Amino acid sequence: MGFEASSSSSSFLCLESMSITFCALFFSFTVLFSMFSLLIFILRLKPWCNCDVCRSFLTSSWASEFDNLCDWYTHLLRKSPSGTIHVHVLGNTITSNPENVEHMLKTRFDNYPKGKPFSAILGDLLGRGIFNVDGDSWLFQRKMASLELGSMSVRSFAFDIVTSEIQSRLIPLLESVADKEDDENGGLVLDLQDVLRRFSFDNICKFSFGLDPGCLRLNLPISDLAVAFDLASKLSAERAMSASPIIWKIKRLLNIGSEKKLKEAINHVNDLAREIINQRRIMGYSDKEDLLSRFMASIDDEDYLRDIVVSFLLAGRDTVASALTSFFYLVSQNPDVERRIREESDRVMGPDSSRDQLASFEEVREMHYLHAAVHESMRLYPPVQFDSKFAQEDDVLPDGTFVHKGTRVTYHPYAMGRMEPVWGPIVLNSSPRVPSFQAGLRVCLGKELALVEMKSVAVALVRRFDIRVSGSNRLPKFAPVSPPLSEAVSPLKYEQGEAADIRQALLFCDDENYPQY
Ligand code: HEM
Repeated sequence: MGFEASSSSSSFLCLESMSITFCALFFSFTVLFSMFSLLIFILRLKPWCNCDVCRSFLTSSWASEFDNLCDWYTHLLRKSPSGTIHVHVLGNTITSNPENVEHMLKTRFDNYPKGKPFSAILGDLLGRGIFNVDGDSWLFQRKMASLELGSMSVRSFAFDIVTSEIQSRLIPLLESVADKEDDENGGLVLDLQDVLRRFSFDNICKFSFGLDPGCLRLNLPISDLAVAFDLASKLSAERAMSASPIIWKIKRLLNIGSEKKLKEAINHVNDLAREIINQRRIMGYSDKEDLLSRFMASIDDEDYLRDIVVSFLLAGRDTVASALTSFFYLVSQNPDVERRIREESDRVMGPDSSRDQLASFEEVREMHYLHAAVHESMRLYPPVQFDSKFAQEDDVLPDGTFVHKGTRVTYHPYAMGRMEPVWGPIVLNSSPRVPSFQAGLRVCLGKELALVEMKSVAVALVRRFDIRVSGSNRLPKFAPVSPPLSEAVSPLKYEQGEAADIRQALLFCDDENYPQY
């Protein structure tokens, strides 16, 4: 016993001293990395630099005027006569000029791939999935996914999933809170953004691989997959904020800090994804309608299947949740728009339709005012606020901006949606003027599915509830969005007579609702 005790105590001491040594080492690495990052930043920041951002940084009271980067860039882009600015310290050319956007996303699409810097950042999480590749690999997945997502059977499969999630979980959850009193604070309050993230995760998982994580059942702990996926996405995104990619690459090599956590989270996502694929193989997939089963019919490679599935999770989760959160925020500030959505739904669904009834697929598509209102909220709060490409060769943009080979070029839907001369009096959702779903050859493949999902949720909740923002009345800061280019025109075309209706929906955007520049 004595021996055992002594043995265990010495091994305890040994472990402790090892962990102290490790902590000291880790601390030194962290300090070293921070100094290294700072050095790189200083070397790249040229005090004599005359680029738009450095000038504004050094001369104006930007920090007191803008509390987020998107508003600051919007301010700079609005001031630029060409609608293009340069951020030399980041090697980034940012544009809100629709001709430039069309040039990058359509006319010279081949010269503006996602590029290696982007695929390196997301490579560990997304692998060879559609989001992360260019060239033939992208084209192959694009063709395959467009065939699947464009088919009526997939659309009605997706619609059934959404309708059942609204009916069996979302509405009951909101009903359980509506009109109830809390002992201390009065009315019960829900974090709608959290609810909508759970909702969209359940939907995209059911759609992508026929699995129900049940995230919207609030009494259950959030699924392992959702937690691991969230952490992996967050840490991958943080790589983009390093002063230089060398920093996260060295951390990854040494398997320390955030890179160690990222590796663990990705391993967890991989294990769960492989388990799902194996189960699907065992259960058989030929009679199943989910995307994974459809892809399994033509792809054997397990890693490739995993990459495709994870890309769809990323595509369809936060985008939809963020767009819906902004929508309800704006509707709550605009009771007139809320009233008109209710009137339209009564008209389309019939005067006798009960409040409990959900709109059918055809009815949702007939609600033009709702369609305009959803787009309007995405114009103001695009889920994807900006998106970058990397020039493969030297080029000149239509506004005369020279682009060196290798330069990062970013188009900025958030800024574009706040410039009336850019988006014009009526917003068409498929134009380089309001690229919430991107535009051109790589326009979002889930656009139609996302719109039907969002409109179904919007009309179901607006008909049943008055949703109001509780507490501080601040604008959501980084809610998401963006729409596509000319050939991807929405099936809903606005008639002349509808312009007035749409214009009304556009009143979401009156200048009182967001900061003046
Ligand atoms: C409001 C919701 C959504 C918004 C605002 C949105 C926006 C976008 C944007 C901006 C891109 C381009 C990203 C880039 O290339 O860097 C994109 C691509 C894509 N989206 Fe969406 N998306 C939404 C919902 C969805 C949904 C629900 C799905 C799937 C069911 C989906 C599937 C895809 C796919 C597969 C791509 C890659 C297309 C390609 O690279 O060729 N999206 N989306």
